[in-house]
Amino acid sequence: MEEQKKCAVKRIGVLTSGGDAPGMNAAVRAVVRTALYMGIEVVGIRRGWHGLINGDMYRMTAVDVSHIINEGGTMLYTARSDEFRTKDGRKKAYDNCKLFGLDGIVAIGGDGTFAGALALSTEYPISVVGIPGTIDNDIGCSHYSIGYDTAANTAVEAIDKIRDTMQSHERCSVIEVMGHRAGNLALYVGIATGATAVLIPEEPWDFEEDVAEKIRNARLAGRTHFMVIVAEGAKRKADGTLDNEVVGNGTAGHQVADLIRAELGLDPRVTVLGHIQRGGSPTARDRVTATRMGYVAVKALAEGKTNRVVVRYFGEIKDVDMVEALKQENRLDEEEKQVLRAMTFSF
Ligand SMILES: Nc1ncnc2c1ncn2[C@@H]1O[C@H](COP(=O)(O)OP(=O)(O)O)[C@@H](O)[C@H]1O
Ligand SMILES: O=P(O)(O)OC[C@H]1O[C@](O)(COP(=O)(O)O)[C@@H](O)[C@@H]1O
Ligand SMILES: [Mg+2]
Repeated sequence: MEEQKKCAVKRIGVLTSGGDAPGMNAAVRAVVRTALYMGIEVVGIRRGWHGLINGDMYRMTAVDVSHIINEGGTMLYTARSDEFRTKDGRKKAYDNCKLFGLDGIVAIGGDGTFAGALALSTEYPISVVGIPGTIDNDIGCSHYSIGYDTAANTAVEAIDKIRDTMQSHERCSVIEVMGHRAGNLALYVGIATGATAVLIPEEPWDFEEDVAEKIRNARLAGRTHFMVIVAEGAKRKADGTLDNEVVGNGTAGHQVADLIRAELGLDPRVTVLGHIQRGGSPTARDRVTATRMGYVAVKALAEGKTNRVVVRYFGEIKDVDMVEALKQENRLDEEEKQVLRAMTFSF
């Protein structure tokens, strides 16, 4: 078979890095199975770049990846490595690439993971391919990143439950979803749950315009429960300037709730969905996307390519240049923004 022809690439490594995302396991599985299918050996690198620096690696077989397509998290563990940001750290990592005989690495993670891969391949002769895996869906070069669909569905399921009790008690609810720098998840989940208002990091919010007015109008239209979705990195606009104070660890939602209490006299309940959004069995969409991306990543390495990122471009899964890919900033879906504006407008 054409794809199984002998190629110069004999052994590749695979790692997961940055925040974990449901579907990472499916991607690891696809990398391993595709490589073995093509006659390439696979080395699993534990704990992302940290594991490459420390030689925390082992040869993987098809058995290692059986029964993981349905599992959340990552069987390879994940980590954030400050040492890899240094030249010394990357030198140690490359020494291990040589020791373990790696011709290439598939790095599954976010933009930081890709920046690390590019730094390594720029300094040393090692091929790298990235696969987008983050629940934030904030990889500018790709229309989709693994884990987003599962995280969104987890959030929607939880928010629907919160709505039941809010509706019964005629209460206001503030729900904080993940996204320290990206509002993609909040926007999407806001549309799916019929939120009263949605606050995102990209657009600093004004209490009167973005929250109070929407709740007030909803009340005037007869509604007695309100659902405000806040991305964890959403910041308040202060006197026309930005409030630069970093809002994280659950404080964004509480900040909004405090204002609702003080200004509107309601008694809001805050729910921080937190890491629950990162866990759970991946949806069919995440499993299939991860599998297709893993396949394309190994194929790219087998064809002798380097510095590539596997992306979803509309319906297509393909590999693109990593340098160009990293230049592309995350964008929010303009149409989703317009739709949300229409849906949260009160008549
Ligand atoms: N500019 C960089 N140079 C080298 N390594 C980097 C760089 N940026 C990120 N990394 C490595 O990638 C890891 C994951 O990046 P991070 O931004 O935390 O997550 P994500 O990949 O999900 O965006 C970091 O802990 C670091 O080891
Ligand atoms: O795992 P931690 O350190 O709690 O990180 C939380 C952050 O990780 C994410 O889930 C994913 O972010 P990254 O892609 O940058 O890793 C964010 O939504 C969230 O703000
Ligand atoms: Mg990131």
